[in-house]
Amino acid sequence: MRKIAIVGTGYVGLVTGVCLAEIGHQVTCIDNNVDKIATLLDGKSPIYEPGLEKLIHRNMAEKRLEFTTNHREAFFKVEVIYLAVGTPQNRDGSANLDCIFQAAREISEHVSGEIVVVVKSTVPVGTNDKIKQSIEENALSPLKVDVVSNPEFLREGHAIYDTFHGDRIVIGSSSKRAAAIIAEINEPFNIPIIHTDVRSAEMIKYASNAFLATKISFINEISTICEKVGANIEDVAYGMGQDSRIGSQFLKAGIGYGGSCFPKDTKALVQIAGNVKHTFDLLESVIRINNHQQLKLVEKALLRFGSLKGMRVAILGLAFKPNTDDVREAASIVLVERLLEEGGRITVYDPVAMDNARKILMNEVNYADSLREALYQADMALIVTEWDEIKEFPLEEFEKLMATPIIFDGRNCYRLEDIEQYAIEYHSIGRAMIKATQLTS
Ligand SMILES: NC(=O)C1=CN([C@@H]2O[C@H](COP(=O)(O)OP(=O)(O)OC[C@H]3O[C@@H](n4cnc5c(N)ncnc54)[C@H](O)[C@@H]3O)[C@@H](O)[C@H]2O)C=CC1
Ligand SMILES: O=C(O)[C@H]1O[C@H](OP(=O)(O)OP(=O)(O)OC[C@H]2O[C@@H](n3ccc(=O)[nH]c3=O)[C@H](O)[C@@H]2O)[C@H](O)[C@@H](O)[C@@H]1O
Repeated sequence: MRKIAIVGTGYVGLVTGVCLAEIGHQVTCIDNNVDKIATLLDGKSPIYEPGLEKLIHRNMAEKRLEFTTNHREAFFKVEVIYLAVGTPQNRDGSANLDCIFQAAREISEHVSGEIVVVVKSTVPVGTNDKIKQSIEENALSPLKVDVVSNPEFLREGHAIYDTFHGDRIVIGSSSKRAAAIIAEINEPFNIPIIHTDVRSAEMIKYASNAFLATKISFINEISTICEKVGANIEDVAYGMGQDSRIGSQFLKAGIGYGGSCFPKDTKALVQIAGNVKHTFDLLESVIRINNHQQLKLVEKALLRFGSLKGMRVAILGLAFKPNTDDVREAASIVLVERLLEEGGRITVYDPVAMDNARKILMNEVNYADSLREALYQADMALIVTEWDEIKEFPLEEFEKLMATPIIFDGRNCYRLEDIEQYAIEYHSIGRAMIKATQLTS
């Protein structure tokens, strides 16, 4: 058992803290957001993440998990401090490291003696070295710091599962002692550990996200060609994925990747390459393709209707993917903004992301309390997130509720043969368009 502090109680910090407590460590999570900590002290999770609240309760009750806004208190007598603060993008696409270096200053102020600092946040290559230097230079009392790069690979919505069943744990450090401590902390997860130098660990994180994003943009390009040559992207992706060298994951065509990481990490890697005078042509194309893909449904709707002025549009799903309330860089936001420019009248619905979406979309759209309410009298429905609730919604309800049952499905939620049973016009990604006249009954 180790005594650990986690700085930053967001998607990564909170999940890491809770899971480390669950495997027996003594964890204090610190965040400077007072509301978040108050919510946590109340035993509630400030984010939607399946299974998280149950683990918070259990570990708080068993006194292995604490929350505070006070850095001094959080760092008291700890052996290891994890940094899991945000690293959002600057205007030019580079990673903003303000929170990281603020956290480093707080360590300098409140810690003395010896400390291992584990960087979970995604940071450009070379940042870990700068963190070590910053903490040591600003230390108020003698301090020996070992920094370990331990990038996080969890997916939102599967965060607890991924923490316990990840494919690998990467530990990058120049200190054998520090690397051994972090390996020992993680041992109960029973996940293969990869030891590297610090810079390689930092690069593994960016390269992994960039590769996954590349797979998505690749399949989306194939889907566009499928539409033009009369092939079916679902069959094509399945056929490709059966080749174990390719693999079936991240070959789901749709309206592009969103979220707090792929968009920012791909741009940051382009910047990292640029800083060493390399133009990352491939990744720049991946980003360009994704920006275009996010607007695909509006493009299709414009092609179908000519103008969207005054049309009632139901947006189904706002989160950047199912099982999360996160709308950061979600396709829904880009789509809504573009639809508003085209004069659409928009009603949105999401099972859990409504509150977060409200903070961005404000009163520019109508908010429905249910799928039914969103679809009522709509001229078209745009499916943005493949929530189960949407996939399982009876197709006859689209027919009954909508003024004209026309669906633009950005996530290929339905099989074409199922749609063909209804008087629905159906446009999806990389597959034939189904006209309502193709009705079989
Ligand atoms: N969200 C995800 O699924 C994943 C995120 N990452 C990376 O992990 C890092 C964190 O991401 P998220 O958890 O999504 O961010 P987040 O924005 O949800 O949480 C960051 C938290 O840090 C707090 N914070 C900032 N400065 C602080 C300070 N000096 N002291 C105490 N608290 C402070 C903020 O108040 C916030 O609650 C980023 O670098 C991200 O790229 C990596 C893998 C997965
Ligand atoms: O660095 C991060 O933050 C994380 O980024 C992603 O995780 P996440 O963003 O939570 O979600 P994903 O499941 O990867 O999906 C990202 C986006 O890609 C889209 N996607 C995913 C897979 C696919 O086949 N097609 C596709 O369009 C999703 O709809 C979503 O918008 C990675 O999968 C994690 O390994 C990584 O830790």
